[in-house]
Amino acid sequence: LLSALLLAGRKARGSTAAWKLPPGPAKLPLIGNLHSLGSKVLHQSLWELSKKHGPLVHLKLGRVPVVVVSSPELAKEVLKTHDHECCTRPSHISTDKFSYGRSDIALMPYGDRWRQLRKFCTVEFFSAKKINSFKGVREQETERTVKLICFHARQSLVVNLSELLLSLSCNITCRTAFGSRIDGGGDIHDILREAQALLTAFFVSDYFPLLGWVDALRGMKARLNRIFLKFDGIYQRVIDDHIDRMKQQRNGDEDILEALLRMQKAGEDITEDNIKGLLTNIFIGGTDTSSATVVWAMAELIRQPEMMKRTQDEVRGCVGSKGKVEESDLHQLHYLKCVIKETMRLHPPAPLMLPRETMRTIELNGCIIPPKTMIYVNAWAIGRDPNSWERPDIFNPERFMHGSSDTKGQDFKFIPFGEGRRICPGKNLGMLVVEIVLANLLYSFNWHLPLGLTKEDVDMEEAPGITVHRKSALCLMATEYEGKEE
Ligand code: HEM
Repeated sequence: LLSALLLAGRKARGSTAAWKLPPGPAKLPLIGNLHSLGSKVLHQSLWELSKKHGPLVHLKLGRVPVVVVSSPELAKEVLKTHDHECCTRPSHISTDKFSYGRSDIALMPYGDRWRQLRKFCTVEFFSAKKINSFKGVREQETERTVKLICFHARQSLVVNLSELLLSLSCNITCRTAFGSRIDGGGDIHDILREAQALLTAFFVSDYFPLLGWVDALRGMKARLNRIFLKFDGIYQRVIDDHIDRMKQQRNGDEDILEALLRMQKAGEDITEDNIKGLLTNIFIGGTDTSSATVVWAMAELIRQPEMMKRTQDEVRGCVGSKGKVEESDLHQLHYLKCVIKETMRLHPPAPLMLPRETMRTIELNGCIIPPKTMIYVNAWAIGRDPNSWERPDIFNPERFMHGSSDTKGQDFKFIPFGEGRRICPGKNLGMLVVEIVLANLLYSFNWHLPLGLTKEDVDMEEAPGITVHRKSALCLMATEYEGKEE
């Protein structure tokens, strides 16, 4: 009776008859396709559906219409041809909360205000000059981590790379954004982890707007509020400190928060919510993505000792005995850059990018997609598409050696940073962090599996999250490279 009523309602509005929707699994009344998602992590479930229904799949998640794109050709349609119609973001309970009601650039709806804020951030934070001004932070923090690993190596202790690299990128991000590390690293990791979990958690009200009370009953709203208040407390503390410090007119490089407060004081149209939302973008966008990439690269290399050696030979050959890799050395490290691209092909840190939403009706692959349809571009599936990549499951950095694809995503078969108006503005910064950290790890140490483990034991399972980490921590043994000066 219920489904007959729903169908009659839809017919009365003429909603389905007017659209030639893409194929997809059968929809159940009310829940639509929520049952079709299976138990795998979301990008893998969506990949399975695309294998069955084709590169353009239509789903209905509760009341939300969704289209999933899984081929480079269709990604190009969405991110280039129809970019102007697909460049806003959908609203979700958790992302709206963390972005201070979509006051940031990652989740703010497309429009004049977003364009203004994005332009401002591109100039103030992501310009080559600004990125270069934080070079010292990246090099010092990397050196500090290398020293920590030396300590482990000398004591023959296992190095938990997942933990150590998350700390490293968290410290780089905090010093870049706030000028200092945040005390109590453990706490901040827990907060980041909980935020990640909530950003991908299922909120009933995202799919059934009238059932918000269910989220309250399940305790989800309280959980979201709790972690939001922790973030907010940290931001407020650092903002207050900065305001005090700025009164003292100190000299030195300006961190991102200082730049924001200076612009606000100078009369720029930047609210406190904008500032906090942007800090969240930098914190969540910048920390997890870089550390996850380095960990995946190390996991791939430990399973392929000859590739590990080739990368180390390149780095050590270029750097010689000077003791560390500096950013000025990176342009010579061609093979290392291919290792990173190949890692991002198989393990894009943001496998579904950030979802987009249609603002107008568009035609894709002969289908008509209505406005307010959520679009997932499955970068993970595109990186494994057998029509684009020979033997896609094999980790082979060589495939990037002759410039066949780059992170500019021109052919849309390699799009770890997205494309179009919403392309990741932190792309150059993120790549730099990954390169300098990986190069130093490979320069300073020889890496082995803990005694008794073989490369077949290296588990490559993914954990759920907006950024994809390994399910289990990567724990390796390090010995110091003898060719470097003390
Ligand atoms: C390895 C590093 C990184 C990867 C793989 C990555 C990936 C992505 C992807 C896939 C998107 C969505 C793009 C789209 O919708 O087309 C994105 C957006 C974004 N990223 Fe990154 N990111 C990285 C590092 C960073 C860093 C370091 C920052 C800032 C410090 C950052 C800030 C942002 C912001 C603010 C957006 C939203 C842009 C908008 O909606 O206009 N990301 N990133």
